[in-house]
Amino acid sequence: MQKKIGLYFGTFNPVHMGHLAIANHMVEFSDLDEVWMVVTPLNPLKKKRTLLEDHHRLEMVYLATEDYDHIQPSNIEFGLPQPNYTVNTLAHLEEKYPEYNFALIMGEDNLNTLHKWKNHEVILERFEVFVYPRITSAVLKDEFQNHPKITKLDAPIMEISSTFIRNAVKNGKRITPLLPHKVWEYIDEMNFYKL
Ligand SMILES: Nc1ncnc2c1ncn2[C@@H]1O[C@H](COP(=O)(O)OP(=O)(O)OP(=O)(O)O)[C@@H](O)[C@H]1O
Ligand SMILES: O=C(O)c1ccc[n+]([C@@H]2O[C@H](COP(=O)([O-])O)[C@@H](O)[C@H]2O)c1
Repeated sequence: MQKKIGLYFGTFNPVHMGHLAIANHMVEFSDLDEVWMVVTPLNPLKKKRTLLEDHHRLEMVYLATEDYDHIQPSNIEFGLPQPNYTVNTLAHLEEKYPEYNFALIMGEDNLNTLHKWKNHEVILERFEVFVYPRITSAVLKDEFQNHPKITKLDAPIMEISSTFIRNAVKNGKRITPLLPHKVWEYIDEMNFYKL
């Protein structure tokens, strides 16, 4: 049987316990064999402001996942044109790994903006999408309600965000439980997000 890989795309600026809990939940409670956390250099809908360099964000994902055999960091988008359109990355991955079957993982906030993604209809035609619950006030577009390719997970909600972490670090707060320990140490040693 083909190995099934869950692609968890993100800016991960920085990766936090919410991300790790989601990746782990997917490995433990779905039919995915592995989760790849794909570090995106530039989300087409986000500004580059406050963005740490790609290799630092990748290093933090590496530090966060090194004790988890079925969760891998991926830098596949580093060599692709920016901004990073997911549909292009998926085509590249399918060509590079014809032996794997890919699915997508995203938080509910991203599902609410999926209609703005390049060729999102093509993505939904070809790939299963697992959506992790998140508190959001947005109303889901009709086209995504009860969509056969979208599975909403019944999983614990964790309202941690990278934005909250960056602001907390800037304000001198010790928020160690919100980050994998080695990620906290890396941020602290490198003086990230302090200015
Ligand atoms: N606490 C969370 N619960 C559910 N999904 C989440 C959570 N945090 C992030 N995600 C999802 O993880 C993916 C990567 O998220 P991202 O790197 O943008 O993190 P973030 O914490 O939302 O960052 P930022 O605050 O900088 O926007 C997205 O699909 C996002 O929806
Ligand atoms: O392909 C698109 O048009 C598109 C539009 C918005 C976001 N994405 C991708 O969604 C992923 C999650 O982004 P983020 O910044 O919320 O972590 C990231 O890989 C982005 O490149 C992709």
